[in-house]
Amino acid sequence: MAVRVIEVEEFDLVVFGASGDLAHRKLLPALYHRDADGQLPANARIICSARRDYTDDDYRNYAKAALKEHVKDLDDEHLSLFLDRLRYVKIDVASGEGFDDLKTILDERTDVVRAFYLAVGPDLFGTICENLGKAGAVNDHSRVVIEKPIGKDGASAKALNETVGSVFKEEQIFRIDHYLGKETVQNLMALRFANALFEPLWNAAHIDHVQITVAESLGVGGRAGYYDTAGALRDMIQNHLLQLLCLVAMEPPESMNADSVRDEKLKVLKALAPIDEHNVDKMTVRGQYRAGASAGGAVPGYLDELGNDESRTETFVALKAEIANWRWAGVPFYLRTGKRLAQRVSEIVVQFQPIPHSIFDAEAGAITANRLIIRLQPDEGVQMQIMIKDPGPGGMRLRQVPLDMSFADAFKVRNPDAYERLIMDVIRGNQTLFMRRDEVDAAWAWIDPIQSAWASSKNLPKGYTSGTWGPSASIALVERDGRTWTEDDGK
Ligand SMILES: NC(=O)C1=CN([C@@H]2O[C@H](COP(=O)(O)OP(=O)(O)OC[C@H]3O[C@@H](n4cnc5c(N)ncnc54)[C@H](OP(=O)(O)O)[C@@H]3O)[C@@H](O)[C@H]2O)C=CC1
Ligand SMILES: O=C1O[C@H](COP(=O)(O)O)[C@@H](O)[C@H](O)[C@H]1O
Repeated sequence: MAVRVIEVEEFDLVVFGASGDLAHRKLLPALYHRDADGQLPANARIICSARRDYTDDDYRNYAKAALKEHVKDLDDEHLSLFLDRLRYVKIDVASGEGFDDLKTILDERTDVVRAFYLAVGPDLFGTICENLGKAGAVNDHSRVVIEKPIGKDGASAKALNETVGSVFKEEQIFRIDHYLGKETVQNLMALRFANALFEPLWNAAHIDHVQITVAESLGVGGRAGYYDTAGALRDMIQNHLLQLLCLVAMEPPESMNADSVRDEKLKVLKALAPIDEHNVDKMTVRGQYRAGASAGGAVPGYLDELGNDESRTETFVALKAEIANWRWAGVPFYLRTGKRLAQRVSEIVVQFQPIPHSIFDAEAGAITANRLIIRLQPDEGVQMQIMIKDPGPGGMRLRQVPLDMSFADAFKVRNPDAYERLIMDVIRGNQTLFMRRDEVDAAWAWIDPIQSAWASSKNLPKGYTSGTWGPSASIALVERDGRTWTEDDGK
């Protein structure tokens, strides 16, 4: 099946932090793929910057190595066309040195989209914006992309948003949450709003509970320094998992227009029932991985990797969120994320209510309630679990089977990485899949009391062995409600 490509207008994309991990693993490969698929206009330029003393050619060699490592089907002809688009400018954003050189390059053309991607540590976001403003590099065609984390709490997010907002207008600011660019996440909206089937059932009368799991098998690796200041609640729940929760729980927006979608997500965030020092122990579980084993052999614990025995930073969180509105009253949303878990898997499970009455006798066997599983990664797809009769003349015996739709089988095309879609949306000026400032504020308003309740609690994160599903208290969190995490119920 051919991939549909929507051409974007001419642009200059400036990548700050172009020698970092994100640029290496995600941004350069995403831009290469968009170019190879014919989406980039002939004169699109990608201006890369960092502190190191590179020439254009040095950076092209660096980018070539990154692409060789991270792109499977690299094509030599496309590669050399792509590398020709790259320029390099040395900038120390902290001292401000180099912004004039950048401005000189940008001023070669002033009528094209001018996007600044801030792939640097969050402490530099404000400084870069201020320096861009001072250098006169921001014009009406400009956009800025801010990576997460946006602050470490509500107050710091507000301060950052104010600094960025003093240089860029809200419609020029793209707060990226790469989960929103994942194909299956966008498919969640298609599933809900392009099918008549689900909407009548999408409420507390028919749904028992929802589980959202983002499990990683890797540890913190080279990002331990950043991670220890964040932890799983700030790193994953505040943004990715809450955004997924919003997409599951929001009312149908009036259209796919950015503000219509974001207005509905905001209402969900505001309706989240508070978790604070009064209920934090009942509603949340935090853990920290200990030494264990993975497929590759023995792995160290978090504290060993960090080189600090004192850290209380959580590498795992499970929590029970409640949405206080008519649609979702009494329907728990169990959220769970962690590092060094048993498996890398991200999925949303919508567990429907059991049937109200069975007409079958005991011989037919147990009737399992329907379940919709939206698998984000790996093996993207959607599965509906339903009951059918076992084939054959053996009487009425019931069995649960999956109605399965695997994207890899259904569409024989490469599944684009989230960053491909999101970077192109920035150039197109489409903010639908980006967070608005009030969403970020509302998410922090819910997260901050959890964080401070943990900080003042005597309880430490519970240790869990690497390669497991987290502390046993996470199992207890759902079992107390008579439920189980999907991988534990053998269905
Ligand atoms: N890596 C990931 O998977 C993800 C990262 N993010 C976010 O993306 C951002 C970048 O992360 P990541 O790539 O991992 O970080 P890295 O530490 O790997 O890279 C940081 C980059 O910033 C540059 N840099 C540092 N200080 C300066 C300075 N004073 N002036 C100019 N450039 C500077 C470094 O270049 P040099 O030292 O050569 O100057 C390097 O290119 C962060 O905000 C992170 O939270 C978000 C989601 C996932
Ligand atoms: O934003 C982040 O996401 C990654 C997980 O992203 P995925 O697309 O690989 O699922 C996580 O590892 C990282 O800690 C976090 O900052």
